Amino acid sequence: MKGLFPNEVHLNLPDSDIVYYPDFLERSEADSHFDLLYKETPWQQDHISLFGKRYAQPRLTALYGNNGKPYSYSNLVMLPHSYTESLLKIKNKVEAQSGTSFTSCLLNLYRNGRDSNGWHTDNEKELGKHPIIASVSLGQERFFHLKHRTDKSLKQKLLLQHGSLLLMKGPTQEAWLHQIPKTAKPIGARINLTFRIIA
Ligand SMILES: O=C(O)CCC(=O)C(=O)O
Ligand SMILES: [Fe+2]
Repeated sequence: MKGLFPNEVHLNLPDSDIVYYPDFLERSEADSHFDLLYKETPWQQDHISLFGKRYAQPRLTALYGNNGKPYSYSNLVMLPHSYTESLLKIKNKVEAQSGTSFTSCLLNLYRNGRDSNGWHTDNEKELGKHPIIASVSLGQERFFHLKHRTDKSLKQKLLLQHGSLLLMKGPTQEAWLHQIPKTAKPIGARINLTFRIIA
């Protein structure tokens, strides 16, 4: 299907289906969503356990959903809040663009360059095989890194801009890892929303 938005970039990496829409949201719309979500979201600090040690996650999170289903990853179980007006507006737009209905949305707040999201893949059981993940970025632009799991020569860097949408589907989560690396630069806050189908 041809997108509704003229500017769409197909990454064309092997074993993946990744499309980037740099100007998915208008500037003013993206600005107001950022301000509202920053203020109204009940941001939580979670901890993950690695080899028996407890670490604060290097970012704040919140889960929203329309089916009450929890989301579990890294020994952590998140329970969903009910969608707010502003999240539903974004959700409707993402669904129109992707032709997909999502149940859940995981929000990440990267407060500054020390906040990050380490190498991982979104392959949790409750997402099913070949999950579609729609990722909206607001605020400070940050680099998104991709690396192939088996062919070490395959990597990609992408700057995720304010108001952009990144769609990952097909075998992407099976074959690729992704991360948001830390940066030493003094930078502002970024909010990321990943819409998912949690069965
Ligand atoms: O912040 C991002 O762009 C990526 C977030 C992510 O990979 C995740 O929450 O699984
Ligand atoms: Fe992810």
